[in-house]
Amino acid sequence: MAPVCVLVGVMGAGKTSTGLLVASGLGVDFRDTDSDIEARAGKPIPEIFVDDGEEHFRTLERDAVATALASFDGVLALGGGAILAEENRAALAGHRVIYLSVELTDAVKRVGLGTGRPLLAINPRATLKHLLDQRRPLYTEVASQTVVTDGRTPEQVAEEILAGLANDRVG
Ligand SMILES: Nc1ncnc2c1ncn2[C@@H]1O[C@H](COP(=O)(O)OP(=O)(O)O)[C@@H](O)[C@H]1O
Ligand SMILES: O=C(O)C1=C[C@@H](OP(=O)(O)O)[C@@H](O)[C@H](O)C1
Ligand SMILES: [Mg+2]
Repeated sequence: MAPVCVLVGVMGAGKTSTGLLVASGLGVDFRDTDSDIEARAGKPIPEIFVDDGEEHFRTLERDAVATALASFDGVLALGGGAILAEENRAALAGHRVIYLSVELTDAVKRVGLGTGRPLLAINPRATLKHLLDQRRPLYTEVASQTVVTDGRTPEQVAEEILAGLANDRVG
């Protein structure tokens, strides 16, 4: 069993919102490792960061990624930082990984004040710039396809992904 596709990209790329649309377009389930982590911890992500620290969050995230890749067959969205762990990058090999790319201007607009994203609680623009610079090569490394999302709606991005998936099934 393997996910139909796995969405990766920085915070604000649209993994969660676009992933839901792709899953609905395909008539399959949607899953987000952030929600799995919150369910397991019994609290929202900002509280996990405050109470237990980022390291603990990353441990829960590695478990969530491994479990979902092994047991879920719908559309899967990862948290933006899942890519940092070598273990997660290795686990993604052989999966259809779609990198939703977004540049700083649009990412900043989309995350707003960073509510719900503890890493963006202070100076979201500068933090996002740093994270984009650090992570872009890692997203590219694991991706089988890159979809540019700047200036496009989640519906337009989902359309492109759905067209690519349909094309692969025919071809
Ligand atoms: N392509 C897009 N264009 C405009 N806004 C978007 C787009 N994709 C997502 N958004 C908005 O940006 C915010 C973050 O999207 P989300 O799906 O949570 O991103 P991610 O899961 O990648 O962090 C949400 O408010 C969402 O509605
Ligand atoms: O980039 C990151 O390190 C994070 C991204 C978030 O998910 P989204 O990318 O879905 O916002 C969430 O996992 C957590 O706040 C940490
Ligand atoms: Mg998300």
